[in-house]
Amino acid sequence: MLSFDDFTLCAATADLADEPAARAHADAVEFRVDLAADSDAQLRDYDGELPLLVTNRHEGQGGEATDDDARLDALKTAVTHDAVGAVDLELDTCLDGRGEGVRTAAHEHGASVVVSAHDFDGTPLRQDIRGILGNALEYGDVAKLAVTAIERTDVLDLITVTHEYDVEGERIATMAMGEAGRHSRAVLPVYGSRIGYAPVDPAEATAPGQYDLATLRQLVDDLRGE
Ligand SMILES: O=C1C[C@@](O)(C(=O)O)C[C@@H](O)[C@@H]1O
Repeated sequence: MLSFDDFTLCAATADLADEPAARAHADAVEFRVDLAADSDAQLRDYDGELPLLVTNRHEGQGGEATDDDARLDALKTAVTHDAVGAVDLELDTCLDGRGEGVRTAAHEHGASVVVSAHDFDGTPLRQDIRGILGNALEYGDVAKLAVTAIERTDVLDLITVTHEYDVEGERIATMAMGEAGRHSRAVLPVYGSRIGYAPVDPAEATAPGQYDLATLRQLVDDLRGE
């Protein structure tokens, strides 16, 4: 199981053959099933060392999965694999009840549930950031919010709310996408964000503004004094 008790750096990829290259810097691999070719076979054949966080993102939240039943079935199957330590489920999928089967399957198989929300247009007001993360905590072991920073200062409210939840003992993962939010990926873990995402190959970024894996590891470790 991935507990996310401490900061966990995920190498985000659609190709599990990347895992050996990720080992030097990552704590886990985020397997983007929605971007992957033949994800079932990749999972079945996976014999890497790093635990997997499995994501099958639908189009409304920035992914490429189109058939919602098939998407959720793939997640239910994925959590039966021993290497899968966590599954990502969108907050909207939880709110409309469709994610219930995946949550149950995850917990039956000892996998954590990361409940995520993405805002690709901007950064919500501080009380709304708190509200979204609070809703996600109702369903998940970890609540994750990725916003879009238009100005560098958009990150300030995200830092404050992340810090507040961390002090309250909640597991929260936050990041600001986009160039103006890039520094947030290094800074938010200092204030308690539990998950970071970075591609092994910078050309294969899974979100705008990501650092490459080695750079994010270095920055986070330096800033956290590790
Ligand atoms: O939800 C997230 C966060 C993310 O969008 C990011 O901004 O790093 C990257 C995605 O791969 C992951 O599923």
